[in-house]
Amino acid sequence: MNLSSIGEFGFIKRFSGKFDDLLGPGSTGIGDDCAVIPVEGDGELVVSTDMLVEDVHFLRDKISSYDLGYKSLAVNLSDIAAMGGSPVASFLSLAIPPDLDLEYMDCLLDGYHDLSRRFAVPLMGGDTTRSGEKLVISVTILGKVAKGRARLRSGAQTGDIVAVTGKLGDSAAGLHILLNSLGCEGVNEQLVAKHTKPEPCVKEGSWLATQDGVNCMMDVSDGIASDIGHILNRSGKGAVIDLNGLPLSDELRTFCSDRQLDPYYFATSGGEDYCLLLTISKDLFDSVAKAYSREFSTCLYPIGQITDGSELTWKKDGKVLAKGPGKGFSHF
Ligand SMILES: Nc1ncnc2c1ncn2[C@@H]1O[C@H](COP(=O)(O)OP(=O)(O)OP(=O)(O)O)[C@@H](O)[C@H]1O
Ligand SMILES: Cc1ncc(C[n+]2csc(CCOP(=O)(O)O)c2C)c(N)n1
Ligand SMILES: [Mg+2]
Repeated sequence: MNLSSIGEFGFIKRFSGKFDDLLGPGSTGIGDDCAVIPVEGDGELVVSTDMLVEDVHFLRDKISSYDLGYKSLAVNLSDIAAMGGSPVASFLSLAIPPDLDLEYMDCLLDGYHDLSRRFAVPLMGGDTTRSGEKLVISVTILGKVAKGRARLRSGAQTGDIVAVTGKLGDSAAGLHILLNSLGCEGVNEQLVAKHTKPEPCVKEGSWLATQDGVNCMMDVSDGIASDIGHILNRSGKGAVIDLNGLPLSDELRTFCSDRQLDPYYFATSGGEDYCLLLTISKDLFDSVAKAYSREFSTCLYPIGQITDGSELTWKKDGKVLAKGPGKGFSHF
């Protein structure tokens, strides 16, 4: 048997439960965007780690080393944002092919440093080794959140409105442009930038975690088609998602209609959007959404509703399109 027969999450499931009895009281282990570790006082520590592997997460000749450094930290900050946390420190481990230019790595660290400065999060350690041929970047990130305020994937309640904090699919279209060596001007350039330099929703996540009614959050890394499945599994719920509600950028619509591509494929299955996917109690949705717009001058986009049971239903134009989790990015 190989990994592709059970997939990335099937593999993790084989061993994750074995560690549950070692977890301390109040801790959340494997299965959320970050682990949650209670600490003395009124806070909790949130911790995550994410790798970027050459030719799996990036092609070295399609992303500048500055952007690669920036993105390596951004995708980790996004997991802190998903818990409603504020970043405290990062650790950077690098496996570097020996023939890589020093200037390349200097620029990578510049990108990493610039984003670190924006969120005032110091790099506090890491590890440096030689690799065979491929560059591997692994970041561990620590954050803090007020006790009981971390938003878990298990918190969705029946009737909650499912929402996202940003447009979906731009990053995946940007990757499509890079992989197919399409020209990189105008609309294409904007889509590629969404892929190479994602903006983590750190301020949005920590604000949302202070709001009553925000029951559950995660970040969108594999695409909502599979990411929503994690919320439903952990919460023991179902959902109806309405494709007509998905926020699609004008750039994505133009790009797809010019090439007869399906924008909904990019928006649901492409991944690497790094916006937040959350559920908010129905009664409080309007007030949270209004306050969110005032705070961030942008919308919370409602895309569906949590239901009893465990079924996931996809609707479009008032009709049922499909049932069950859709395909998102999977490593195996
Ligand atoms: N090798 C591993 N050992 C222990 N836990 C793991 C391992 N790989 C993944 N996990 C855990 O499994 C869960 C799902 O992992 P995954 O990498 O998909 O996280 P994610 O937040 O959903 O995605 P992303 O890393 O893209 O943000 C997380 O809680 C993660 O910590
Ligand atoms: C060359 C190349 N091919 C494919 C992709 C797409 N991709 C890679 S990992 C991932 C999900 C998030 O990663 P993880 O789950 O490891 O955090 C996605 C959508 C890419 N970025 N570069
Ligand atoms: Mg995540």
